[in-house]
Amino acid sequence: MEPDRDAPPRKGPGGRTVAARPGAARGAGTISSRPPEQVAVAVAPPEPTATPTVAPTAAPVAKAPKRPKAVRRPARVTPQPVIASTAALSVRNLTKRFGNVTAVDSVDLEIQAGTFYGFVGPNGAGKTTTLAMITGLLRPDSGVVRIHGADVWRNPGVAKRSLGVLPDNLRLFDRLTGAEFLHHAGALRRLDKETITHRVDDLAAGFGLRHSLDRFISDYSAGMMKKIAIAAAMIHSPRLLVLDEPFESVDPVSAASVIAILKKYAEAGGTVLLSSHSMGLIERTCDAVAIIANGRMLAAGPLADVLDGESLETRFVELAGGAGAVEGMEWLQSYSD
Ligand SMILES: Nc1ncnc2c1ncn2[C@@H]1O[C@H](COP(=O)(O)OP(=O)(O)OP(=O)(O)O)[C@@H](O)[C@H]1O
Repeated sequence: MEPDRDAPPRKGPGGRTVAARPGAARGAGTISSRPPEQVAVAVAPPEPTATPTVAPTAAPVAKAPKRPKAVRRPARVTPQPVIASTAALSVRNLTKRFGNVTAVDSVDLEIQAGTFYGFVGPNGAGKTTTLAMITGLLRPDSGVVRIHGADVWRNPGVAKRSLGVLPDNLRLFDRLTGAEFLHHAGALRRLDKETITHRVDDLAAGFGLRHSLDRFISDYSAGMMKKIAIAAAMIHSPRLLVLDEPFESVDPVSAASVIAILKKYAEAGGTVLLSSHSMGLIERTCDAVAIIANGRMLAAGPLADVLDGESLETRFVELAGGAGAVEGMEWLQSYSD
């Protein structure tokens, strides 16, 4: 695919990532107001300095006596650590507006490889919009997304090679059987037939779909569709998996086996970013979490730092706001018949 040159990155004002809990003192570097810059800075060797051009003076100058040669001490060099870039995902200043609704507002996010990252927020917070922009499905108004260093919107071919996606409301080819669907997903990723067959077998076993592989996807339950879609997203063994609500409609036993697969994948260096409304699941499963509301990132970082001793649900409510008011609904206490 041709690089997209229509989406010039715009650097906006400094991002803010955390709304600090009122009165809560935080340790340094727990949740930064801006994710640390961890992209490797290639320290180029200094250019050889050109001999300075000396402007000719009007009158000849008497030659100064030669000074004794100073003993050259080695220049004092501040060691520059070469930081290897391990950022699986780097999001800077991502913004998307729909008319006068700012769905995503200057979002920054940095995720290191091997992290199991949860993304939570109330309905309409901007999770799906953010994930769609991260995965190249929705063009941002501004901002930069890099997957293992490759710009998703300028270099989509490279960026998407290392990406597996479960988008929101994915429509599957439901006139295919489960096996055909997975084979198709593998073929799209240019895997050879033998590799695909082997992986389909493994994925079907892992996701509990072995006995459903020969059935049409149109006959699958919602949870089974979710599982086969996650399996398809993983078939090419991507470096980064972005899953929008992967556990919606998935029963707890199946969810546990999917989580076990994802954990193993993350332990081996893969990176998972998933959105969910299940605070318990995120708290039990993820190493790090981001909380978004009204398009703004309210907190992002290692789970323990974001939680600050509270449960995720409590932190979520503190940061994103409490439940809606129930006053004025007295009519619900009488019945229409
Ligand atoms: N295509 C669209 N056109 C207009 N507005 C949109 C569109 N997509 C999203 N929005 C708006 O952007 C905001 C963020 O929506 P988004 O779907 O990203 O939220 P979400 O956090 O994923 O919500 P949920 O948890 O309910 O799925 C909402 O106000 C929504 O109405």
